[in-house]
Amino acid sequence: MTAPRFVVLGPPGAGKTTVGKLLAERLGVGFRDTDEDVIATAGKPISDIFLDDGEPAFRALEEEAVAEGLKTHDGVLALGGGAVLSATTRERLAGHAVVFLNVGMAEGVKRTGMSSARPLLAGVNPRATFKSLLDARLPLYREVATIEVVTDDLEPEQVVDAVLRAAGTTPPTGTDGEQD
Ligand SMILES: Nc1ncnc2c1ncn2[C@@H]1O[C@H](COP(=O)(O)OP(=O)(O)OP(=O)(O)O)[C@@H](O)[C@H]1O
Ligand SMILES: O=C(O)C1=C[C@@H](O)[C@@H](O)[C@H](O)C1
Ligand SMILES: [Mg+2]
Repeated sequence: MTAPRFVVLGPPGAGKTTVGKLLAERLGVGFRDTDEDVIATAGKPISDIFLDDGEPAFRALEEEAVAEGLKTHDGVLALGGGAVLSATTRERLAGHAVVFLNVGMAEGVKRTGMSSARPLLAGVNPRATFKSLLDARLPLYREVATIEVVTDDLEPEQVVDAVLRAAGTTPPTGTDGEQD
């Protein structure tokens, strides 16, 4: 049976895409991002899906994209930040190697900026939105995660090192050796 080597999740700006790609490179496997799969299926950007069709329509597409990725992708699979809101998705994640990239409000808002590409954070007060999003989702990320890495003070390559260390895999290259 095919299963991703790692599933990567966490709030917007946690680095799922950035770190997921680096992790895949390090392991010599493919990278897939369910946000990209949803964009391809819908034929339009996520912000347009939210605007034209509403969040529930986006979540339904996302649930399908995650199910498909878990069944067919054997590399690193990054999920959208809100994928864990689906109880069905949380059940489907059981038994997988799931990496929760955590990031606090200040750093998360700094990394995501005011980008309209993230419709949930595009309102007037991204800090408050980010905080309520974190409060609601932290228990859900932790429910499914087998590994948690706090990324606030780490460069993306260091996050990869931390993931591989936590998974019991010695990082083949990266920043570890240079720092100690
Ligand atoms: N550990 C890190 N240190 C500094 N900057 C980072 C780190 N991880 C990611 N970034 C930067 O933060 C921004 C958001 O990263 P990224 O797009 O990978 O987040 P994401 O978790 O995929 O977000 P989304 O849920 O919106 O898809 C990018 O500009 C990226 O370069
Ligand atoms: O945190 C969220 O709910 C989201 C995160 C992004 O990855 C996208 O999936 C979308 O913008 C929604
Ligand atoms: Mg992303």
